[in-house]
Amino acid sequence: MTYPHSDVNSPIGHNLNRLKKRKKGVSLSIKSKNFTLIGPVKLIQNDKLAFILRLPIFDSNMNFSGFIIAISDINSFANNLNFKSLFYKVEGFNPDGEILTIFDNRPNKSGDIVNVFNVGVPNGQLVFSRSKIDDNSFKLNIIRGFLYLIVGAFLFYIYKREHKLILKNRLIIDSNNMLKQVSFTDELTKVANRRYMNEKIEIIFSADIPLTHSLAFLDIDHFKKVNDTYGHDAGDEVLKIFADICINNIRSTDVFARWGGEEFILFMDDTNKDQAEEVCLRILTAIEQHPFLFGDHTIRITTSIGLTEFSPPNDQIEAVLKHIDKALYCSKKNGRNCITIL
Ligand SMILES: Nc1nc2c(ncn2[C@@H]2O[C@H](COP(=O)(O)OP(=O)(O)OP(=O)(O)O)[C@@H](O)[C@H]2O)c(=O)[nH]1
Repeated sequence: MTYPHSDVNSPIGHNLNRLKKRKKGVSLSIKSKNFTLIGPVKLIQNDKLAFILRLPIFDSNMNFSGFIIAISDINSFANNLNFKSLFYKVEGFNPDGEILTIFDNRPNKSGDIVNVFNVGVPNGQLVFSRSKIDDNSFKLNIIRGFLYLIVGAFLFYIYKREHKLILKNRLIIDSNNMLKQVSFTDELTKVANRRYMNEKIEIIFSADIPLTHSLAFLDIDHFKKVNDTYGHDAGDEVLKIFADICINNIRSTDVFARWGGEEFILFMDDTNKDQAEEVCLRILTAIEQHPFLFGDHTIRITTSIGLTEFSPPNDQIEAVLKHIDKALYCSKKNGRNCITIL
């Protein structure tokens, strides 16, 4: 994306991490979480000299997610420094390890430098040097102040522009995260939904890591009776508490999702069927013992569970889902409130 938008601007899309020459500046920026002023450098786009300001951006977990990049117009910047009676050179030292000339109007380019002073910029430095000897120090101090002012104004301008872009970018990232969160969350129980579980299962089955995982299919027993006896709102409340109890009995690496209606699926990462049975038994007992309160009523429920273990890539998704469905059916057939392992 380029900003401001224009027909002649387009991103060149190179990967900064892959450019060896840029690696130092890139990692400095990410490490310091501060912007880095690079330059002057020749632009890949048009061979013109420019200052490049890179601002690292991070997501809400502070993971690096890319750079916002501002590019200056050095020609107009340099022309603003053009004092007719003074001959001087401005060089930039940047974290990529390069020193390049920004501006040089000295008639004798190889002549002796008589004054040098530095201006620090984020993660870098600018060097100003003068070669004419007959200027008085008062004039030099004015120039020095003027140059500081220009660099300051330049940085301020870029900072303001970057700040606007950061806010815009944060807004986009936040709303993307929110949309993602919403599209993967079950509205009633606030646990993951079927879409999320399907994606998770697909990722697990496509991973080429020889681990054994377990998948459990949980179904609340006689749930229709809850709705019929206490009403749909009571049923909703039971579903919410049921999901909370399950979440509280699993590890953070496991995934618990509402599959639909009163059916839930539990994925247990790196867990064989014996370990998974313990988890399921814990859930089964917690549900059985929990008094589900709704108004003046205490509702007692139980759950049936079908369980299986699998090891991608040997096992196929469809077969595993069929297995837990069959196992759940056996639990229902065997009187409910029990676990069947297939
Ligand atoms: N309150 C509420 N009920 C739901 C929701 N989704 C599905 N149901 C109800 O869940 C009930 C499921 O009933 P059944 O499939 O017959 O299963 P069951 O009564 O639990 O019987 P078994 O599974 O055989 O033990 C139906 O009455 C659905 O209307 C929901 O979001 N909220």
